[in-house]
Amino acid sequence: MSSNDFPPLKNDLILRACRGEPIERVPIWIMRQAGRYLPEYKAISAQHPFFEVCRTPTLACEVTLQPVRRYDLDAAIIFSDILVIPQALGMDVEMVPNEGPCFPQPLKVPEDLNTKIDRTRKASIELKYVYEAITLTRRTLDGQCPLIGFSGAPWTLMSYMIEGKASTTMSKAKRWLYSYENESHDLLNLLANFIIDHLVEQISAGAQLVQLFESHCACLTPDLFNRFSLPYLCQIAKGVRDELSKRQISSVPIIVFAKDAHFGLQDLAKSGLFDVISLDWTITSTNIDLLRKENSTLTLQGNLDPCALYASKENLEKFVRRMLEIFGTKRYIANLGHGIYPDISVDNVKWFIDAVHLISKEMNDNNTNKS
Ligand SMILES: Cc1c2[nH]c(c1CCC(=O)O)Cc1[nH]c(c(CCC(=O)O)c1C)Cc1[nH]c(c(CCC(=O)O)c1C)Cc1[nH]c(c(C)c1CCC(=O)O)C2
Repeated sequence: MSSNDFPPLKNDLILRACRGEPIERVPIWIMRQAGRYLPEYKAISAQHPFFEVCRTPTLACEVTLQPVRRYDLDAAIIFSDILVIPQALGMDVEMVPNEGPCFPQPLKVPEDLNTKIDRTRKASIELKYVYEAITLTRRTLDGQCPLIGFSGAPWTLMSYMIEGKASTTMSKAKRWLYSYENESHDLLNLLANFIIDHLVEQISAGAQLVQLFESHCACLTPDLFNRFSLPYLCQIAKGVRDELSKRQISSVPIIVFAKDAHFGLQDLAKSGLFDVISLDWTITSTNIDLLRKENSTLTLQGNLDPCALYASKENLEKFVRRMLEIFGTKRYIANLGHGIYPDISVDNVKWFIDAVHLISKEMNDNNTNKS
């Protein structure tokens, strides 16, 4: 698929922000915008189990469009999950309502890599339903805004595959990093190659940007991050670009979100492989200034505390203004510092989006008048 196969884009603000081009207002989308806090999503999920929605392109398309119908968002993100990859590799994953994901048979010992994972599986075959959902959604969006594709990153997927469910310490998965180093690299490499195919197929199906979610860095030491996360994030970004150029498909911006990897942000930036780095809410304004100063062609995304959406409208506007002052309006995509929570009021989401647009436009107009 090429852009000629789809309706022309009417709002390319986010793509311009990725390229460092002038924008009239700061673009915004919200991590986990398609989902749990929306009544129209709850109505669908009351009738269809989670992975059925993921696997049915018409339902995935509908859920992806719900937030962009309701709000003035500058991007849509395809409804899917990071855990479709372990599923595609042959592992069972259940989504337990109100609890989250559960692997009934997680990886326990290195021998499980030969019995619980099928290395012959291909993303292009197993995850065809994701690519069909992307093509359908891009057509149905009718150029309203760009469509984002995504994948979980290797360490985050590996940690789920070993822990079997959410964990605060990740001690079972970290045990592999310390005691089965070679087998850990084998698994991470296998995942990285699968993820490259998954992202390339999403782009080929119509995704106009992609985001890599490395959500589980909080439990890593800087050394573990440097050995078991960073190299694979880089391998994926490079692999995606190489494969796109081999297939003569135009490249798209790659966003990386390494949550809680404050120690790794400069290295991610210096790799030169990512167009956008997404920041969580713990990153200080000093660190943001430093990232800006040392990486002039990098776009930043983030990083409002998701809980700030519980604040009054007046206070939320103050937080948004402060965030825009810290990041500036150029090379910036407004977002939360992690996914939105299920109990956020739909009105507060609207205030957030509208405040980013209004305040950034006002700041931009003032700057233009001054110069
Ligand atoms: C770690 C992770 C997962 N999934 C994802 C991550 C990385 C981002 C992050 O760190 O939050 C990514 C994800 N999951 C989902 C999307 C869809 C697109 C979007 O709106 O951003 C995306 C981008 C749908 C979903 N994935 C899930 C839901 C909720 C299912 C429901 O309650 O109906 C949605 C809408 C379920 C899910 N899926 C996962 C968990 C831990 C859970 C349960 C907790 C939760 O509700 O978030 C794994």
